[in-house]
Amino acid sequence: MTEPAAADNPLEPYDGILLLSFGGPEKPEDVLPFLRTVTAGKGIPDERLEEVGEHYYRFGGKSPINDQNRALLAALRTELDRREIDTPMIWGNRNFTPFTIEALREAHDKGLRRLVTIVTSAYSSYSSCRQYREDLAGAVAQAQEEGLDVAVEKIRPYYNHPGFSRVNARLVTEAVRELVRDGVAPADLRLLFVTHSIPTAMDETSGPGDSEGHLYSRQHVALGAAVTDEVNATLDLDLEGELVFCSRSGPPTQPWLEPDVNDRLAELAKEGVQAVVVAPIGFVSDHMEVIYDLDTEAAETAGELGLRMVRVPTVGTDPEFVSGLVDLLLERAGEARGEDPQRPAWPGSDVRPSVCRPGCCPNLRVAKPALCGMD
Ligand SMILES: CC1=C(CCC(=O)O)c2cc3nc(cc4[nH]c(cc5[nH]c(cc1n2)c(C)c5CCC(=O)O)c(CCC(=O)O)c4C)C(CCC(=O)O)=C3C
Ligand SMILES: [Fe+2]
Repeated sequence: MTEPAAADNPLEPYDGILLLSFGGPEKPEDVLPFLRTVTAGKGIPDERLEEVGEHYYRFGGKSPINDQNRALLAALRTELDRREIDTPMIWGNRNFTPFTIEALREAHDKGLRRLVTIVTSAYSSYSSCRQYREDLAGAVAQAQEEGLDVAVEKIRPYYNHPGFSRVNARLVTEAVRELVRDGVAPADLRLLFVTHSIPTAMDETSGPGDSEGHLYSRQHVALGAAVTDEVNATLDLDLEGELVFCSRSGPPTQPWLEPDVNDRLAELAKEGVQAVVVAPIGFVSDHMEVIYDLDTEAAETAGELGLRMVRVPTVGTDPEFVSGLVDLLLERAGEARGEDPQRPAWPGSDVRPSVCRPGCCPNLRVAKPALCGMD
């Protein structure tokens, strides 16, 4: 009798999947320690920290982000099972427990030695990509000191992967269709794509040594334009879309990306716009920046201006998004095996490498080691 063939692993050479996220507080006592971790050494004024603390206290001191990641893990498990991929998953955060180092200990405990990472951020920049890579470098070094050998790689920035871009296009289309069905004249309607503001210096240097920078804003503009085209083609409209920003912090003297969503709402109201569809394409779940900065603050601004505002959901656990993430894991595994897998992307958009180029999205404060790159 022959032995049954060892179950083959479509994610070979990876034996584990790491979901890496931002993290957020679970209860009021967590809020200040969380904020201190996020802002350590970054010169965020105290008034801004107190203000942001209030956003969390308004929601009972609990961010929705951790539960959203638990839901994403469950949805990914379902999709992996459907494809008969039994690779274990672990979860770690940059700013709250389970921290990345705790995730690596758990992985090692489970016998996992080479992980492929999904970061819950789709774009290139220091904040949305390299800072996670630095966090991984720190955690892997710490694990090594503890005698735990775990290697970590990651999937490419996926802002233009169909699993992300098509779901965003569908969600915006649905929101517009509903408003128009409700009697809003398309000529009075604007699309606002929203993302997290970052310092302009961080935007200028986002991108690898191989591009002219501004990759963070250019990727958002490109996705916003692609979504606008798709909405217009599907509904036979001629809507205009533009990129705006939320969640600015830092000292007022430091320039950050503008316009702020609230300022732009005021200008649009003045121009006679009646309704806005606000699509947070910069985020993958409805976490605090969405439920406070958009659903609370921007919604209040719109109300005062007499503007009708509809907020589009983020991709969350949409099955097409989740399936796209599994496709990205398989693509990365193919690359790791030295194959040349397909790298699907929104037509005409720039596919980023999954191994970042030297000097990509640099840390402008201190030079720190980062994993998943050539430097
Ligand atoms: C690009 C970007 C993303 C998107 C990519 C990604 O998802 O990673 C993002 C996500 C998030 N940002 C979050 C929270 C915070 N961000 C802060 C501060 C900052 N964010 C920045 C950028 C980004 N942030 C920057 C340049 C700063 C200045 C300080 C610094 O250089 O680091 C601060 C400090 C207080 C304040 O100033 O607001 C907080 C509390 C949460 C958790 C939400 C929840 O709890 O539900 C999430 C998902
Ligand atoms: Fe942030």
